[in-house]
Amino acid sequence: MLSEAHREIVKSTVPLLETGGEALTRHFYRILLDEYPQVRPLFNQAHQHSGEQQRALANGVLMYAKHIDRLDALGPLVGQIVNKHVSLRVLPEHYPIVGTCLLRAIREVLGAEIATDAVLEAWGEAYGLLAGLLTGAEEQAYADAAAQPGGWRGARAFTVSRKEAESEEITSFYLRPADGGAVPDFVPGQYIGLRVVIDGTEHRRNYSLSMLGNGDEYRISVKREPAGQVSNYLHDRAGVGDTLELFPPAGAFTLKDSSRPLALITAGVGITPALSMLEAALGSGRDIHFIHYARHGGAHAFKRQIEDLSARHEQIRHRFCYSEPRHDDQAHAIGFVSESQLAGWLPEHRDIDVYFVGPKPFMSQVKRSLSSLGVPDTQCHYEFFGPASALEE
Ligand SMILES: NC(=O)C1=CN([C@@H]2O[C@H](COP(=O)(O)OP(=O)(O)OC[C@H]3O[C@@H](n4cnc5c(N)ncnc54)[C@H](O)[C@@H]3O)[C@@H](O)[C@H]2O)C=CC1
Repeated sequence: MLSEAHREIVKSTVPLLETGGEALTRHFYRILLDEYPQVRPLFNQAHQHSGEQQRALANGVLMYAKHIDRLDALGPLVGQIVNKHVSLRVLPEHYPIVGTCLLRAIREVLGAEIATDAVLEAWGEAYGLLAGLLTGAEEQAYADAAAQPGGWRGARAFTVSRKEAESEEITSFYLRPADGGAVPDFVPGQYIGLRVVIDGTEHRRNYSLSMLGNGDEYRISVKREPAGQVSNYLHDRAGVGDTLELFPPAGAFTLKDSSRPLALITAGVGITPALSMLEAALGSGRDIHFIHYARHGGAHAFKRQIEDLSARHEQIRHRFCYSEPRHDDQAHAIGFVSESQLAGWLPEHRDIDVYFVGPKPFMSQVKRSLSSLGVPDTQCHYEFFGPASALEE
């Protein structure tokens, strides 16, 4: 428990973090990644370049400082962070490194006059408390994953057993344990962590599991990103018979039990977690509205599979919309997602469960639309892939 005096000091730094949080975290990451190469694989360099990682950490630090009196008010943020950490295998020994860099960044960016010894001491204590909270929850998750039938802890070697193009830019990889053992089930919507060494450099990534568990293998479906080191490696160099290392499934964006109609609204490669959710929901008999947004037919993955499924299951209503259609493309609509379009495609009564995933501006638009259409907030679920951050209103 943090002392009253330390809590007050941490809270007094909130205005500084609100204005200067990003400068601080940019500096923090520079120190961390330059001086501690052992933690580099935990960070996707693309998120550093885009500034997303810095914004996410600045937001996390700010939320933490604001809620230091009542950490339970942080809501789902802690769970999201724990899941992301677990899937990348963050370990207790990483925390002191981050703590040292954070305190150094606070001192060097704010200056010794503002970041006095008392401020650093209070933040040191506060960080220690947070680190304890996270490492405890993460160890619990590691133990739970290992205790499941077929479960494991740490990296496990998997062999690529099949590789299938799903669109011009998305390819599926079927992965079987190299030890011939079973794999645990996962909750639809979860992702795995993948560890690869490319030309001597280790990288770790999360990929949504795009097929329901069958006890023997997992499937991930990866979009080739123009500058993506790992996605290009997987597309171009990882072939059938090759080995990849996986960390066990994790993730809190999961399909909850319910008998209400379900809407899965996805864009681009955001379709992947919705595929396992769709498969799982079929057995429940509930109505399913599968709504997908892609740039054009060439980028539209899993179209035939969803069409086949909806031809066989009356409960599925499948719609798709293209933002940059090619001349021979046929879609139910053209353009970006809009409130009026969703109003027409969702059931008239709004007592439905909605799960949505895609690029951030897409999700902001879906969130706003669902809110004005009267879908209860507690029934709207979404996830960012990448550093946790807030959907701007
Ligand atoms: N489990 C998860 O949380 C996962 C999340 N994702 C996320 O899904 C996103 C998918 O991106 P891409 O495949 O690259 O998409 P994309 O660039 O191919 O775009 C797909 C569609 O998104 C919509 N869209 C794009 N920009 C928009 C805007 N400004 N406003 C409204 N709609 C817009 C359009 O309808 C477009 O056709 C990524 O951000 C990725 O991080 C992907 C996989 C899993």
